[in-house]
Amino acid sequence: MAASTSQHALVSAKSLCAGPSFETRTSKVGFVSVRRCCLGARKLGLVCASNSQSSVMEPAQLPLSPQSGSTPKKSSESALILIRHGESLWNEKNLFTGCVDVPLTPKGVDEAIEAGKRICNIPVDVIYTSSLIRAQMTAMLAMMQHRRKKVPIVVHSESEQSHRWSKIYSEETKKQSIPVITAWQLNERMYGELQGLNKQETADRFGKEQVHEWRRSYDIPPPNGESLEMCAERAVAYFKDQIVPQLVAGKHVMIAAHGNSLRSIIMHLDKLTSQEVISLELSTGIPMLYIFKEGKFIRRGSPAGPSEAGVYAYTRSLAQYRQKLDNMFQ
Ligand SMILES: O=C(O)[C@H](O)COP(=O)(O)O
Repeated sequence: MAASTSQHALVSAKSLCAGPSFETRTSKVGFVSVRRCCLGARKLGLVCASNSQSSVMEPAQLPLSPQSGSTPKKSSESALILIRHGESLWNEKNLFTGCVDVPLTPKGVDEAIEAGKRICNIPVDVIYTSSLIRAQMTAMLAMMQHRRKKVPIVVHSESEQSHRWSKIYSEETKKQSIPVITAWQLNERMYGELQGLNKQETADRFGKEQVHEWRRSYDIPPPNGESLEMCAERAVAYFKDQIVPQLVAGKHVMIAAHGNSLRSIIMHLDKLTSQEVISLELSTGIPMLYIFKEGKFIRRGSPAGPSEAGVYAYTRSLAQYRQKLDNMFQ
């Protein structure tokens, strides 16, 4: 089932994005998706809310937002990479995690490194992660693999002092940095009184159907927790207010987050219904690429590793970027 639905996703992507370098891949695709998984063309509101983080962005020289006076590159396209964090210590123990801040396992570390190899030829100008360490570890480990070798630097916004104390005084060093912005809005959905409970034991106690409803229904929250709908409200609002302006400005964005915060963003990008999102499952550590062009999101599938035969859904400008890296580093 995974292979066939994934194939569906990529075949759909092909019909939207056919180009000379597109090749469908049926393996290693982390998104076990739904019937209508590739309706990625959606016009987003391009009138962007004011960017409350503009001062926070300054130390690591964040890309300018449209509000700050930069001219959006109208004809350009931007890459948007989504990665669910690698396996965490509580994933391994089959515990409900939610907003509990648990680190990666060694396997999760490997998954993050593997994810990094898969995106090592795709440009990244700014990284967004949740405020949880498993997403941040994933983002950092993945970026260690990037061929451009820019340094990901966490932007600290806790206080005016942390902003001031993390200032970088070299323009050249700033150019070789990638700002990493952490946002609680991208956190995993809060699992309420299930956090820390074993998933299997909870199913044995409350019944499989009840637990499935808590885990996968759209609008039924677990006891004192967030439903997917509630999680989507804050994650998608953040995406529209803070991340879309970067894409509009021509910046390439990576988001490292969680199963449910990413499911809600994908629901928005692919225009999935609340019924369809129920069967959307994301694997840990598998990146998924979208292209943002002319106000639309186009799903391009999951990038292949550099040593794997064949090319994935490169667009012309991504192929040019890869060529530039080849020229720089060979
Ligand atoms: O929070 C958790 O336990 C997991 O990251 C996601 O769990 P789920 O697959 O039950 O939504």
